[in-house]
Amino acid sequence: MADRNARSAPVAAVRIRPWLKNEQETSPDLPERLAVPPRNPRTTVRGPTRATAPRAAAPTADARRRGARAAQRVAVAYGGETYPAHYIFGPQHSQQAVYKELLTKLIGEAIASNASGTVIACGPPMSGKSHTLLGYGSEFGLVPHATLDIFRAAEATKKLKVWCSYFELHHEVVDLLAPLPPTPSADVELVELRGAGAQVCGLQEPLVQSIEEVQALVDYGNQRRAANEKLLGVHGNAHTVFVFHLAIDEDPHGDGREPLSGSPASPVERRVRSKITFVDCASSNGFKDTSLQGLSESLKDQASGGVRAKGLGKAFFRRSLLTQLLEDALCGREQLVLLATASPGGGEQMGDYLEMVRHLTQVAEQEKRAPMEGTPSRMDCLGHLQVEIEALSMEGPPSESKEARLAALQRVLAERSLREAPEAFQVQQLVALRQAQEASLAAWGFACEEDLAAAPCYLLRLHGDPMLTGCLAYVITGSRILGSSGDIFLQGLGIAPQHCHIAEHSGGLWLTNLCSEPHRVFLNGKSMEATSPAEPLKHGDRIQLGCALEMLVVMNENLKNLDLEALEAGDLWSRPLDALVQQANELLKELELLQVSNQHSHFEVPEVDGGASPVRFVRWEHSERESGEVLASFEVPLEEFQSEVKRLQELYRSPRKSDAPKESPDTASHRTDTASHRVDSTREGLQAGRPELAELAQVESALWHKEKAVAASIRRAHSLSQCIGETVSALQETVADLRRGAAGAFTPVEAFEKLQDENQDLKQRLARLESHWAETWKPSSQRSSAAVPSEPSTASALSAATSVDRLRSARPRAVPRPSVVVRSGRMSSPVPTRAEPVAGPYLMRRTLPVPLLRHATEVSQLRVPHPDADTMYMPVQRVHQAAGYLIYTRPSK
Ligand SMILES: Nc1ncnc2c1ncn2[C@@H]1O[C@H](COP(=O)(O)OP(=O)(O)OP(=O)(O)O)[C@@H](O)[C@H]1O
Repeated sequence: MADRNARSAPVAAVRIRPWLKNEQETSPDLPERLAVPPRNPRTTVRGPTRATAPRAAAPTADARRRGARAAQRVAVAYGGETYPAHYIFGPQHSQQAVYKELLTKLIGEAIASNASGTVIACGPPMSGKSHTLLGYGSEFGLVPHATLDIFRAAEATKKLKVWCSYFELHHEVVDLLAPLPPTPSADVELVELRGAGAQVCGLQEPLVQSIEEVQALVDYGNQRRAANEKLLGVHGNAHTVFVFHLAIDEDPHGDGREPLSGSPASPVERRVRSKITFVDCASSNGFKDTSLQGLSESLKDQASGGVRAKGLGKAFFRRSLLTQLLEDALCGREQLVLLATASPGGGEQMGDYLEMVRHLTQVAEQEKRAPMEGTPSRMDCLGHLQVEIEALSMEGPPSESKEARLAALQRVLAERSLREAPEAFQVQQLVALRQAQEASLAAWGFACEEDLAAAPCYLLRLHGDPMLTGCLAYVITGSRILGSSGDIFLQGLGIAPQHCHIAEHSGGLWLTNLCSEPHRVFLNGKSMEATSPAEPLKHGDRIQLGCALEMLVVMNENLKNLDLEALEAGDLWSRPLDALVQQANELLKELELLQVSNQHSHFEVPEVDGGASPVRFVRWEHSERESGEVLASFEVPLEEFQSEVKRLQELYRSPRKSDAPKESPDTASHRTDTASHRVDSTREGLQAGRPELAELAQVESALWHKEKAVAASIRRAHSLSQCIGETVSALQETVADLRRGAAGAFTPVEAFEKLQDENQDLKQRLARLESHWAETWKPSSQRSSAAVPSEPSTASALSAATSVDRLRSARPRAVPRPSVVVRSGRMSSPVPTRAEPVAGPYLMRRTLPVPLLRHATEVSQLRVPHPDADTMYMPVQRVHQAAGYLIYTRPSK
């Protein structure tokens, strides 16, 4: 058996994917920004960059002992910098090659000993994280390869037991294996453990006995992700985590008897020994997200000796759920494999991801020089938990916090003990879970595999994320109403209670629009009016509903012609420009509602030469909501506007626990029979001007707005709690600094002065948060009309906000409210609508996401109005973004 304390050095890798077909088609001459520099004395090209040569240089004896890989490095060049890594995989490297190099050892150790491991895939959007971890089609990723190896070992030993869990993590944990709401599921919470990383309690964590069972669970998890497509909040913000727990059954009597269910004396001793965690990091918010920031800072800290982590202990990891969960890996108690994925063109914040890789190579380097004794996590020792529970219950008088901690620990103990239950009992539990999952999918109107095989035609849901596209389908038989209160339950921005009607007759399917608002139903990119006659549907037709739901019509006999990959580009852009602009404005409005801002952005189609020449850009205006004063105006080229709409769509998709169809499947099937009758009667009712229908619509719309307001409050509460958490961490850091001061790192006088400074700063931050809090929770009627400052959500944003505040207060009061038209410099003709000269630095609230600001950050292209002449423009001196603000400094005259 392998050494109990065996732990390999961390591994940092970069994977550069090939150009995608649509990238090559739309811009054939995109520059390759990531390059592997030629060999130089400092870097050794090894691993898959020389796939045919398994080892570039013989590893040292020490390196061999410690896992060999840390000793050798390659480097990737990006943006004028060189970043070291242990492996660089290029477009030519298969999934298998990546698995073989990165994970065979980690998986082998997890099976054979108590060495746990964590694999983190991070990188900009569309860089290949999900492709690498899960894989698409026959391109199996790291998780399927690991599953294969684990079950091979289980087959060979007959003693290895495997449990798995699959969940999403952001401000909260969403169990992807739990049945869809409204089926009640256990409360999920993160419990901190002494000597180990936090454990997620309340998750479904079934015992799995075959690869097919794992596959079915992952498929269900992905369906669940695709189903929660409410257009409120932020999609793509959550990290997806898949975990294997491994245990070995040891039979002290050697007779292999299974214990009876509930029998206290188990002849088989089951030891849960290791876990393998795969994390697909969210990329949509990049390093604006505290969890990625926390990850990066933890790696940086480890690279400089782990001073902060040691000084602050658990508090250091409390900045996000992700860092709490990954504490073991970040502290070196588990092997960590970090894989930064990239497109050949790099992508947003690629340098920051490569920086994390660099830090991890430094950690590995340190371990090579001074090998640490393995300190395996205590995650799996029930004994430790029992000891802690006993000690705690005897300690001091009862208190609320003590009771809460005891309850949490007992919950962990109970969940872990469940894994020791007899196998037959656990198998039954998995069967029950699968049944509940399927029932919940059916309640939402989704079809299962057997339904699809038998159905003559169905609708396949398409999704912006290739991992989720096509994993949900609706079978169409008879007559169906689609909508938020239809026979087929749909949710999302712009979806009406009864949105459209699909009926099967004369051997085909027919689509009728029931929604009275324009541009809500599109068939193959063509808008259908409420008065349009029913349209016949054929195989491969695409239906777009509301703002972001898209479906594909599939006739089963043509199934073999279905190529989802080819469909991915979508024909959303074949919509008329004004429909797309309307959709973008609706999405922006929703975003602003969530931000509770008194500023307003919208797009409009400019009039160019009275319509003689084609429109090549869309105008984006940012204005004060009440006065209508224009604060900024950008000209956005059409292609960028289209990708912005797509991005906005994705930004707004988010799971909400309460979303669920309001009716049981039984009621729904009754309703199906009367569906066409209801469509007719609804129409008739409206035509006859029946007041109760109008009233119902009003109530529904009021409810919808209430729901949005509640969602807005929840999101604000989240961001506030994050800020408060960060302020507390800052305080803890100060205390740790003081402790270090006491230990001689700096003199007590220096420490005292430092504390005073920090204290001042913290007091100001807390005062700001308190007033913000008070303002937020005032009833809206009492809220002042002034802009509610949107609190930045990260520590660095907090300090940036302080500088913004300083700038704000430095602005002379007499200066009129700034108003400026910023031009990208790309367009030549249109003249800005309004420009007022202002002096000094001024601020502009940023409500649009980063891509649109790309023009503005190219300082050389920026022009602001000349102070003396409206028609003249001059370059700005300096522009930077901080805490959600764009800050310009104007040149002196
Ligand atoms: N190594 C690769 N070889 C071929 N195709 C790849 C590779 N990596 C990624 N792709 C393709 O790139 C696209 C984006 O990949 P993927 O969905 O994995 O990105 P992602 O980083 O997970 O995106 P997001 O952050 O938006 O979830 C997919 O179509 C995928 O098939």
